[in-house]
Amino acid sequence: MRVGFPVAARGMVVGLLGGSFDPAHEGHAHITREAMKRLGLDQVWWLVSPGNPLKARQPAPMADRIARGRGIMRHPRVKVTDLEARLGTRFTYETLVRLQAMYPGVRFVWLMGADNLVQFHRWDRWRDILRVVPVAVLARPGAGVKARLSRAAQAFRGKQLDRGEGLRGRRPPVWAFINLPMVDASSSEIRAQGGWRFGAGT
Ligand SMILES: Nc1ncnc2c1ncn2[C@@H]1O[C@H](COP(=O)(O)OP(=O)(O)OP(=O)(O)O)[C@@H](O)[C@H]1O
Ligand SMILES: O=C(O)c1ccc[n+]([C@@H]2O[C@H](COP(=O)([O-])O)[C@@H](O)[C@H]2O)c1
Repeated sequence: MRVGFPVAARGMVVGLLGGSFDPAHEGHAHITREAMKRLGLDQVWWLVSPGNPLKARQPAPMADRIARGRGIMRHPRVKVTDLEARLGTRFTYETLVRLQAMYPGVRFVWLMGADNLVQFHRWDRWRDILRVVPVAVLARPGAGVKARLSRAAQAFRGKQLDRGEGLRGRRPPVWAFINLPMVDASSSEIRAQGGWRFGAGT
């Protein structure tokens, strides 16, 4: 395995939570723990994005976002990574294909909050993402109804499971909406309140 890449054995199921994590907060940690438990994941890798292709705003430096993520998410089976920067990928489909090639025998599940399902049809090759990995959509305050009515939810309606439990063993396309107690936290709110300081020496 290449230096800087997490280790996963054949047969494992690894959840991938991509995000700007600018900054990481309790909402991220909460959905990670819940997804691990409810989907029976062996590990979760946070993919701290070099830059969301749909966001014009430049995020805080990667090292600061990773350090904050590791402070927030302390769990032996969760790895906070800069894999996309290492792979040189920014689009999720590309990242998934690269990881699947690098980790034969490991099954990946894409995790995202319900707000991301609402605009998922704007992502590069979004239909192909659903065709290469099972997708779990985690409830988020204010996004439930819009997510259920989203273009992606409608397009893949016939591929939705009632619950998350069966997701790990199914061949894509398959997805589930995971209802769970919600944590009302967001990075933009933390930034707006001036609660995110980063940079050397801060
Ligand atoms: N409180 C939350 N509940 C459920 N999912 C969440 C929550 N916060 C973030 N997520 C999900 O985690 C992933 C990464 O989120 P991201 O890093 O963009 O944080 P954010 O709080 O949504 O940021 P911003 O407010 O800047 O948009 C996304 O899939 C997002 O939907
Ligand atoms: O591949 C795409 O076109 C694409 C478009 C928008 C967002 N994403 C990914 O979605 C994840 C969540 O992004 P964010 O900024 O909402 O935290 C992160 O992994 C992004 O790279 C991916």
